[in-house]
Amino acid sequence: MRLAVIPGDGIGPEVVAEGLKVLGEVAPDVEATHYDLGAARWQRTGELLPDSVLDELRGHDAILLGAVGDPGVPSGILERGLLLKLRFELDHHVNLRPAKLYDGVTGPLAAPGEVDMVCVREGTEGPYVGNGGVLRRDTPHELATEVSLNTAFGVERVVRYAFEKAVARPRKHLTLVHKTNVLTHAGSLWSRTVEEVSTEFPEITVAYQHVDAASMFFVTDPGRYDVIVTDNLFGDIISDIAAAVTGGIGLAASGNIDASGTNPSMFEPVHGSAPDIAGQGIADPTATVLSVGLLLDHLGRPEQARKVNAAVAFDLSTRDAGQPLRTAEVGDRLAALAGG
Ligand SMILES: NC(=O)C1=CN([C@@H]2O[C@H](COP(=O)(O)OP(=O)(O)OC[C@H]3O[C@@H](n4cnc5c(N)ncnc54)[C@H](O)[C@@H]3O)[C@@H](O)[C@H]2O)C=CC1
Ligand SMILES: CC(C)CC(=O)C(=O)O
Ligand SMILES: [Mg+2]
Repeated sequence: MRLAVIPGDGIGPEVVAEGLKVLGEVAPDVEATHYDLGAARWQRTGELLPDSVLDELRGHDAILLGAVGDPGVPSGILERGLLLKLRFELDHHVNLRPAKLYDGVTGPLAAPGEVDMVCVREGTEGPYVGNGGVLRRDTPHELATEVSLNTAFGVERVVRYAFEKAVARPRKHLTLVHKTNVLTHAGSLWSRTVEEVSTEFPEITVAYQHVDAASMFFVTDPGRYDVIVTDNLFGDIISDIAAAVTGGIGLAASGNIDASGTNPSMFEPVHGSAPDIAGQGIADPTATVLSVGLLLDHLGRPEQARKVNAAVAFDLSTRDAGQPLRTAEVGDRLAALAGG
C-alpha cells in the first residue's frame, strides 16, 4: 500500500504517529511517504500545497492526515490553502463521518440507548468554495458575501452515496438535514434530489429535519439517526455534535472520499490541530486510529479494518476513566490489540 502521510500541525503529528503504529501491525506492506505540509512549511517558504506535491499525492493509494491550523498563521490560510485545496483538487465529494457510542464510553446522556449513525457530508461545494468577497473593507459600510454553491451534479452524487450507505446498514433509514424553510434555493435542490433518488431505493425510509431541530435531536435523541446526508457547512457542525454525544472529538473519525476512485481518498480525525493541548502528549489518538480503519475498509481490506476497529472497541470498553492515558500509551495498547 502506497500511503501519503501529512502529519500537519499541532496534535496532528502526535496522533498520526499512533495511527501509523496501529496500521503497521495489521498492514505490514505499508510504504509510507511523509509530506512536510502545514504551518512550519508555510512560515519557512510561503508554500502551502505546491502543484508538484499534489501530483505526487495523486500517485498514492490513500492519504492519512493529522490536522492543519496554527495560532501563528492567519486563520484560513492553512484551512483553505492546504486542507480544502486537498479536498477540492482530489474531488473528495463525500465526507464520511461515522459516530457510534462504544460500550464503556460515557456520553452526556444518562440513558442514550444505541447510537450508531453515519453523517454523509458533501465535501466539495456549499459555502466552503470561496465564492464571495468583500467590498469597502475596513469602512463602516463593509459588505462581505460567502455564497453557497450547490450543483445538481454535486448534490446528486453525494445523495446517491448516502442511499447506498443506508441500503448496506440494518436500519435502512436516511435523514436529509438542511434549512429548506429559509435557504429555499439550495434547499429545494437538495429536497428534490433526495426525493428523486429515493425512488430507486424503495427499502429506505426517508426523513427530513431542519438543521436547527436536528442539532437539538442530536443531543436529546441521537439514537433516532442512521444515515444523515447534508451539505458541507451543516455537516461540519453536526458532525462535531455527533462526536460530542458519542464520547468526544478524540474518538471521531472521518474519510474524505472520491467515490469515483479517480483520486486517492484522505482519512483524518474530525478534530483540528488542538493548539491548546499540542505538545503535551495527551491528545487521544483514537479518532486517527478509527480513521485508519476507514482507510483500510476503503481500500478493500475488511479483515485489517476489523482488527483495528475491534482493538478500539476493546480498548474503550476497558479504559479506566479515572486514569487518563497518554497519547503514546493509547497507541501502544491499540497496536498490541490489533496485532495480537
Ligand atoms: N481537519 C482539520 O485539519 C481541521 C482543522 N481545524 C483547525 O484546528 C485549529 C483548532 O481548531 P479548534 O476549533 O480549536 O478545534 P479542535 O478540534 O482542534 O479542538 C477543539 C477542542 O477539542 C479538543 N481536542 C481536539 N482533538 C482532541 C484529541 N484528539 N484529544 C483530546 N482533545 C482533543 C481540543 O483540545 C479543543 O479543546 C484551528 O486552526 C482550526 O481551523 C479545525 C477542525 C478541523
Ligand atoms: C478547518 C475546516 C476547513 C475543516 C473542518 O472543520 C472539518 O472538516 O471538520
Ligand atoms: Mg469541523
